[in-house]
Amino acid sequence: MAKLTVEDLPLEGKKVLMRVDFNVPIKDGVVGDDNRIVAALPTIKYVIEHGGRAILFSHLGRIKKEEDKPGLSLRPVAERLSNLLNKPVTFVPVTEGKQLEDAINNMNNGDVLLVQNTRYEDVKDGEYVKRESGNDPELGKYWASLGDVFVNDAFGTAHRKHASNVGIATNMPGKAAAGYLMQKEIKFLGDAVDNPERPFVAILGGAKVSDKIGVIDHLLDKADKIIIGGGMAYTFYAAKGIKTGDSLVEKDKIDVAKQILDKAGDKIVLPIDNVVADKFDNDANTKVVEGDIDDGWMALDIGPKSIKEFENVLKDAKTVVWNGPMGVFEKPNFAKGTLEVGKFLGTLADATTIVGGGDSTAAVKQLGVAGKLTHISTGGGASLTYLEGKVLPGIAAISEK
Ligand SMILES: Nc1ncnc2c1ncn2[C@@H]1O[C@H](COP(=O)(O)OP(=O)(O)O)[C@@H](O)[C@H]1O
Ligand SMILES: O=C(OP(=O)(O)O)[C@H](O)COP(=O)(O)O
Ligand SMILES: [Mg+2]
Repeated sequence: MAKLTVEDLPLEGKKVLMRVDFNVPIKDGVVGDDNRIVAALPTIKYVIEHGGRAILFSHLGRIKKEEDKPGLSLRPVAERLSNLLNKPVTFVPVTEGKQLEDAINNMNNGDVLLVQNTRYEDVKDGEYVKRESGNDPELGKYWASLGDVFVNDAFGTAHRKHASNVGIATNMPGKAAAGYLMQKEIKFLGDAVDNPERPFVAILGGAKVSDKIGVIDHLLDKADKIIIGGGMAYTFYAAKGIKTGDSLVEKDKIDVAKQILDKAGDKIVLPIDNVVADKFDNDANTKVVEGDIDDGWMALDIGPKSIKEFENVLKDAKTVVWNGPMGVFEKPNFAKGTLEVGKFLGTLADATTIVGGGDSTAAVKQLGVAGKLTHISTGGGASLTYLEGKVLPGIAAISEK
């Protein structure tokens, strides 16, 4: 990268603004998988060991209304970070104003401070104003004014053009650098996918259908096969006229799915059967059905025939990139599809196997299959966007050397 890196910046005594991706699963106020926090430690430690005052920014989840805020506070993340660093982390429960400014002014060299979820700025006085997600120029400018230099280590957010990554960077010309995680991810993904060994198979799942469906169109030119499972599959079912019952379907993306299927020929592989449930609950009644899903039932995992079919497509692959779980793996009764696909990838000894995404990574770790994979990337949408050959705005905004 011909970009400035954290090692190029003056750090001693400086207020070092850092964008990290701490968008981690939180359950009952406790951090679940902490892979993304652990992945940011090398850069945070480098900054504080060199006398910097680390002021961390991250988003958590998506905030569209006032009521979303309490459950998406970063406080539990500050606690976990403090344990991992083995030192206190000051948590500031607001994203702007005197309380934040005073806390920053009270820092000593080597201190660490975490600012509240940047997406709190998306809702003001009950209005969905998207100040963070819409990259409000005033917000980026304000946050930039709080520090001396900026380090962006949030690879998982690099496909977003938000105030806390692009906004801060553009307001700190010549002083915005990449952290170690950012550099590592780009190097690894570049090596693996710029000239992938073939067959190259992509696996897409998860729940961010409208976000990620567009990527599939571009991947058709790159990949030899594209396996689609998880919540992503049922919009394609709808496009094929297969009944979807109460499964996750993004109605305004059915036409996009149709166009993709028309273009794809036999490149796209969809689930043959699914585990359907009568409610979104681990204790729901379930059954395995092929094809049509009746009203009152929702597909929450792929079925055994789909698993076999996917394995059949994967067995000769030399490069596999996987983003998005095959089912609602957080609920044990719907984790099998994700587990089996992960286990099978682990058996592909001469293939490069890459899993990306906050949730996919949590899934393979939780299910104990991460160790056999070549690379675990902290970015799902980010690695897919990179794979498309697109410039990631978060990286583009970092200063040139
Ligand atoms: N069939 C399904 N129906 C609803 N949600 C699903 C389904 N399959 C997977 N999911 C959900 O998708 C989420 C992860 O999606 P996403 O954020 O796109 O993946 P990643 O974080 O790996 O990039 C998980 O919370 C999982 O429960
Ligand atoms: O979790 C993330 O992406 P991922 O689910 O694709 O891995 C990133 O933190 C980006 O979050 P966003 O998709 O709400 O902007
Ligand atoms: Mg996710």
